[in-house]
Amino acid sequence: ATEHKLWPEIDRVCLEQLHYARLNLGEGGWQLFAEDGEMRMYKREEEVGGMVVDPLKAVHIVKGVTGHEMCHYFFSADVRMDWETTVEQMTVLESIAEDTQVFLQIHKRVWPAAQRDSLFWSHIRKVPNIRDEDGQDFWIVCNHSTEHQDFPANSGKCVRLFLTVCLVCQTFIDPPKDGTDITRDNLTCKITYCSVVNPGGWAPASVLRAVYKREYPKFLKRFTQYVIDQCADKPIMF
Ligand SMILES: CCCCCc1ccc(-c2ccc(S(=O)(=O)CCO)cc2)cc1/C=C\c1ccccn1
Repeated sequence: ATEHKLWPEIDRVCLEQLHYARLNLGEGGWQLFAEDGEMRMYKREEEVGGMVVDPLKAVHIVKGVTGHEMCHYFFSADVRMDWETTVEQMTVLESIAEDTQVFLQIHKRVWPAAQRDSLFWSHIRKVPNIRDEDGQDFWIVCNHSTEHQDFPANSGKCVRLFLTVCLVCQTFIDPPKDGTDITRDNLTCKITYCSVVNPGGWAPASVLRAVYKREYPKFLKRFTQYVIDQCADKPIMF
C-alpha cells in the first residue's frame, strides 16, 4: 500500500497509535471504569465543542491465541458482523491492498440520538524490532476516519462519527520444558485497545457515557472470546 495517496497518513497514524498504546497508564489522568478478570478499561473525560469524545484505553491478557490472530480477526471484513454488535450494515468501499481497506459502517441507533455511520481506513501490520521484554513482534490494526467522494459526511440519514481506534497486540511464548512443539497452552497475548470517537453531532453526554460504560467492556470481552473460539481447533498463526 506504500504508493497509495493515503499511505503517508496511514503510516503516521499507525506509528503514533502504537506509541500512544504503549504509554503506561501512570500519567494522563486515566480513570479505571471497568474490570473483568484480566481486562481493565480506562477513560479520560474530554469534550470537544460540547461533545463527549472521551478517550478510552483497555488492556487485556488472553491465553491461547497470538497477537497476529487477534489482529487478523479484528481486521477481517468477512467476520466483522460475527462479533461487532454496534454495526447494522458494513461495506468495503475500497481494498487498497491486502493489509489496507476502506469501510463504510452504519451503526445501530443509540436512542435518543440520531443514527451514526463511520467511514474509515483500516490497516494491519506487524511491527518488527520493537519488543517489550521477551515478547514477540507487535501486531497492530489501526482504524482512522477518512473521506470518500461518493459518501460525503452527513449527506443521508446518518450523522458521521469520527474515530481513531487501534488494537495493539503482543504474543508471549512460554515454551514447553521438554522441547516439544509449542501448543496454545504456551501462548499469552497482551492486548491494548485505544479509541477516540467524536460522535460528529450533538448527543447527550449522559447517554454517551452510559453507552460507552455498558458497551465497551461487552465489546472487548465478546471480541476476544470470538477469537479464542475461532482459533481453538486451528493451527497457530504466529
Ligand atoms: C450517539 C451515538 C454515538 C456513537 C456511538 C458509537 C461509538 C463508537 C462506535 C465504534 C465504532 C468503531 C469501533 S472499532 O473498534 O473500530 C470496530 C469496527 O467497527 C468500535 C466502536 C460505534 C458507535 C455507534 C453506535 C453504537 C450502538 C450501540 C452501542 C454502541 N455504539
